[in-house]
Amino acid sequence: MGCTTSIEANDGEYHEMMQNSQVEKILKASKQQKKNQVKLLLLGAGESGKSTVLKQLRLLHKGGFTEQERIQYKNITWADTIGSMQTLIIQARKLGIKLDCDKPSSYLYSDKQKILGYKPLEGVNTSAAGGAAFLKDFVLKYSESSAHTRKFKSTGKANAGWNEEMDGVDGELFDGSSNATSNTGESRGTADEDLDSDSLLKDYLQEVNGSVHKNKSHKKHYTKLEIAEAIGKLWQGDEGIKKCFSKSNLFQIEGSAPYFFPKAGDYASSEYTCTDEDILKGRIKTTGITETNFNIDGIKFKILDAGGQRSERKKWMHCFQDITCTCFVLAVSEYDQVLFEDERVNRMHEAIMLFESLCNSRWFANTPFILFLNKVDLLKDKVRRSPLRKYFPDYDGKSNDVEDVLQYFEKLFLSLNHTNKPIYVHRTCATDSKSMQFVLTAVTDMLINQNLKSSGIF
Ligand SMILES: Nc1nc2c(ncn2[C@@H]2O[C@H](COP(=O)(O)OP(=O)(O)OP(=O)(O)O)[C@@H](O)[C@H]2O)c(=O)[nH]1
Ligand SMILES: [Mg+2]
Repeated sequence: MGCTTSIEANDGEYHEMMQNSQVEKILKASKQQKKNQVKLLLLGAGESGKSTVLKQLRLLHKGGFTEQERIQYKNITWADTIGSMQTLIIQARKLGIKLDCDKPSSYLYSDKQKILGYKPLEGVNTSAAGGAAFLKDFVLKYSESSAHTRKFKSTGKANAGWNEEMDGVDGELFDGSSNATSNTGESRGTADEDLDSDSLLKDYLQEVNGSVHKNKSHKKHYTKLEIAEAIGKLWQGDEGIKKCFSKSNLFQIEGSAPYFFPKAGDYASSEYTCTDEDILKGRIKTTGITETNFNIDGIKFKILDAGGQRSERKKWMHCFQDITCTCFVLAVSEYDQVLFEDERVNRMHEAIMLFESLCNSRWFANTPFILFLNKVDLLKDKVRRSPLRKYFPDYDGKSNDVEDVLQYFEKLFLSLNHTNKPIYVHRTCATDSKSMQFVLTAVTDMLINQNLKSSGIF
């Protein structure tokens, strides 16, 4: 008995020793692995361009997009093209902008009728577009009830949307499988979780039908190509539509709509395959956090792309551990726009709150930051028609000078850093592959050097 006990005790110790040495080995291996790994976190408010930056990295280092993605974007962009043109027609009425196509004598009148009478979802392969997630996003974007709810629920206050005390949410946000792009997060949190997609969808279709003139002609069924042609004509021929777009800071619309409209015929054609540019300009809101793995110059890069809308930010803390570098993407052109999820809050005010809270958070006390002043192309256009001083009264640069405006925002954001960590600033147009190639190569080179230094190789 004693003997048995003694043998058992020795056995136990032996197993414990073996286990300890195995644990040590695993820890050592994981430490080594971490040394050879760069973990880059993309953060920023909704629509700032984080996923577009990731798309550029995929084009550079992962061979681009799959056939399935090209089909998905074609379906989504077709729906967005129609949704955006219907939005412009409806918003023009609200803003009192005269449209040529509203005059029954106009050659564009019947085109407008066709567009308003068309149900965007009819011509979409919804499962290829993303199924339930696509439908939910679509009604959130285009139904009036959703817009009312978002306005009604407005806090009127800029908000970082996450905080140090937050415990995060339950469940896994992404499966960590290597070399996979995964996105299993569910959107939850603010106004959108209170909206029932089915009833919104019904409301939305009623709204669209309700806007149609009581003329029986709208009952006629039009082909996708006929609708595409009507969209092209309205965009090209109706000055009121363009004028309405120039005031699109007052409502929500896809920023890439001017790119989509002349290409509507492509998205309508069964033969067309989406180009890389179509995908870069297209938009699918990120829910949860996606993880994409790259191998760049022998170093493993793990890029985490987080959904930036308020409801998504509650999940951010799940991935704040062991970050090599945080890249904050700021849509610098959006200083005169309000948030999608809270229509009384200025997008730039929100980004300022967000950046300040992240930059000075204990999570990132020693984590270098990269700041992308993104959407510079749109800013160039914006400063000419929308004076920055109206939104930022302390701006004392020249009223339509892009360089002055960029310097102002750069200085403002750098002043929010109350730590000693460096912040590297780049001016970007995330949809432009050529310029992004330079920026992203500079960023990955810097991160590789930093990784080598911290692992003691240099
Ligand atoms: N013109 C222009 N459009 C841009 C630029 N960067 C991004 N976009 C467009 O802006 C839209 C939103 O970009 P996303 O990359 O989806 O934004 P995001 O930050 O990932 O948004 P969330 O997933 O909601 O957090 C897309 O239609 C992009 O094509 C830019 O520099 N210039
Ligand atoms: Mg995204």
